[in-house]
Amino acid sequence: MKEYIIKICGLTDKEQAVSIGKMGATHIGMIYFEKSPRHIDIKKIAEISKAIRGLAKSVAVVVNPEKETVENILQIVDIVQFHGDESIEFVSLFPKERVIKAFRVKGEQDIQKMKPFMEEGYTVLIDAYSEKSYGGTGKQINPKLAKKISDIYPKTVLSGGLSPDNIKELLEYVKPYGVDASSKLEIKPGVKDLNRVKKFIKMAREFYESDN
Ligand SMILES: O=C(O)c1ccccc1NCC(=O)[C@H](O)[C@H](O)COP(=O)(O)O
Repeated sequence: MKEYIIKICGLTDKEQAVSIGKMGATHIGMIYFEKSPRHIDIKKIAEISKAIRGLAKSVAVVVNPEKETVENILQIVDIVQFHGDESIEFVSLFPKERVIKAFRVKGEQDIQKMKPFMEEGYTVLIDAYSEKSYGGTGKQINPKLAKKISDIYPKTVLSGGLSPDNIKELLEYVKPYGVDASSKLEIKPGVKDLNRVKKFIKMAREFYESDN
């Protein structure tokens, strides 16, 4: 069976996370970064992670964390997503299959930074660069650049401003291994519009389950 990732990120509510798991998301992300409007504490992450077990993989998103923080988080979620400037030396302290490494991409020069992670076979998520925030900005990556990265590296997850309005076209053009979306599926930070989420997941599944 074909492997792919459909990740919905920035969940703060258990009931919403369970509904999204039932809609067919493969991964559900929660933000553990105090500066984010979607930040939730460890207790809440554990509660949501437990509730979605068997439905979708739980992912905790962190930004430049301490080693102990990651060790604690990996006790309660399936995967940790490093969304800051973490080095390959730091990331490789943790099991590869339990890691997503995110990169905020400005231009082609950023591909160089991804190379060590690609050579080691990590799942790489590409997000748009913003000066103001590490993620969840709704900003899009230049599709040509996203395609170039996805063509170079088969385990690329496309992120940044994805929604039911652009997902079909971007999937057909970039053909990434996975997709990740957050703010364009929200009513307000941390609260998803479940109709939009459903539409997004359906469109992504149609792509991945067809002979694209
Ligand atoms: O979502 C956040 O608030 C956030 C804050 C700090 C680091 C990462 C964050 N989100 C990570 C994600 O995986 C988002 O889904 C990704 O940035 C795409 O967001 P969007 O452009 O809003 O779809």
